[in-house]
Amino acid sequence: MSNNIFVSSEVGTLRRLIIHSPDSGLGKVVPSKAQDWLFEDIVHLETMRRDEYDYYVKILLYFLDSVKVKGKLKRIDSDKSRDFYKPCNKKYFNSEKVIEFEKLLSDILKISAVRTQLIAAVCAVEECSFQFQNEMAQMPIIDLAKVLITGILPNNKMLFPPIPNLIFTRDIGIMVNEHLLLNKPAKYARTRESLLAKYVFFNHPMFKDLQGKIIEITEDENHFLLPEEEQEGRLNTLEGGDVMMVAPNHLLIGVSERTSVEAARQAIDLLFERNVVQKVTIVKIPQKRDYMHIDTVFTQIKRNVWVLLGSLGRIKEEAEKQSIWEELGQQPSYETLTIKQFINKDGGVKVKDFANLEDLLSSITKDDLDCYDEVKFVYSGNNEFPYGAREQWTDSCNLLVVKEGVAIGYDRNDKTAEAFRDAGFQTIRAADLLEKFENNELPPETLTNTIIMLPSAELSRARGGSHCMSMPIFREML
Ligand SMILES: NC(=[NH2+])NCCC[C@H](N)C(=O)O
Repeated sequence: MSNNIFVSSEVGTLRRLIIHSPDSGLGKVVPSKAQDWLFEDIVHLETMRRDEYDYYVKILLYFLDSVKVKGKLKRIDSDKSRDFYKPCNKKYFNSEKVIEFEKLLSDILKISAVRTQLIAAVCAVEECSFQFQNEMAQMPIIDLAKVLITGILPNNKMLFPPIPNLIFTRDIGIMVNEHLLLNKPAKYARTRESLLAKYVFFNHPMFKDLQGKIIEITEDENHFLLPEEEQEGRLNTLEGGDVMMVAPNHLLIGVSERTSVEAARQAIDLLFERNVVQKVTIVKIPQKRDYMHIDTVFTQIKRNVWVLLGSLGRIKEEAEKQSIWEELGQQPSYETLTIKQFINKDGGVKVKDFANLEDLLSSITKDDLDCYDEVKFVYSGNNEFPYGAREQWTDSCNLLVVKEGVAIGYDRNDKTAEAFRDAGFQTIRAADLLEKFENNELPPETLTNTIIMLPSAELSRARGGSHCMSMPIFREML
């Protein structure tokens, strides 16, 4: 295990992660561009920051780096300028555990050769004039980092579009044990994010031990010879939300709206070649905006507890009921998944099929995590029509585990919260939990079986939950 950069599960105690707080580019989304920029709506930036995301940061700091916040929340909250949350500010929390992407970017921009290369690369992608490229080279580092992220100059001129989805740091790459699998985004709106991320991971001293262990997805050489109309839609793309490190030996890869079969294949070959994991399971979900990545339809909460969308799961009884209607020519309202597991063993690769998601998740619990407690499934919207679909759309299945059984979710998914309570979890609002922490009523280490409810009216409009808003780089081994 190198330099505290290692992830071998979804539920081991979280020790370090990369986040990105909503930047001013998010406040520049206009209705006509919202869909192109992968939002369904425009957001109110101040509310999103102050009343929602800042709570996420406080909770993360309490669990991962409590000295930064413990006993200080009254003072932090009373500062209207939010200096504590601004990476360039003297009062910035500057944690080595809850790490801001903008901070990492400004660190590497201090290296002059990297700065020159990165400015040129961004200007090429964004088709900037040579004059702007030269102007950017003269900017103070802090301003430059902001411009590269927001696309907006200090005088408010927009040089290129913002990258509002950078708050979803999950999608830039995934730690697979000691390796990092970088993404290759399917959507143009996310191209600059992965370019910036690549520079950060290859150049920041924090990741020096990762060198030689970064895996990149590339196009197959035959691709370049295809006529343009055939090239489109056949790109090798892979986004972090489709990759889940569920056990030291086992990686899940979703094939989805964003991740292609070809990219998944390439990832399997590279991972097996380097012996990074011994099992990769491909979970093919319907190519739909609602589902975009596998982590929008299921995540893990404990070794033996999973939250998922029922209409993609087994729902046997439901299926049986519906078969009567199908016989009468009706379309079923559940969708099928294809699940194929590739096992690299004894010099060959064996393939195994799973009939449904629950069977796969149960097998992970038992066969990979050696847990023989009853496997529990918490269904989005408590599987009540039509709340399953409604709450999945607002990220009921997309939770971030801070320690086994303790996860951060959105407060608006009431029926899913009910399902969690039925499964033996307590649910608590982020603000109430922070108050208990501050009053020493409850040390974070003692918390078990709890879903922390983050305010989410604005955040959920960006179409991602706390799982998407996190890139874990260090979790304790289970
Ligand atoms: N891992 C995830 N599910 N990320 C969600 C990303 C949401 C973002 N608006 C997009 O469409 O790209």
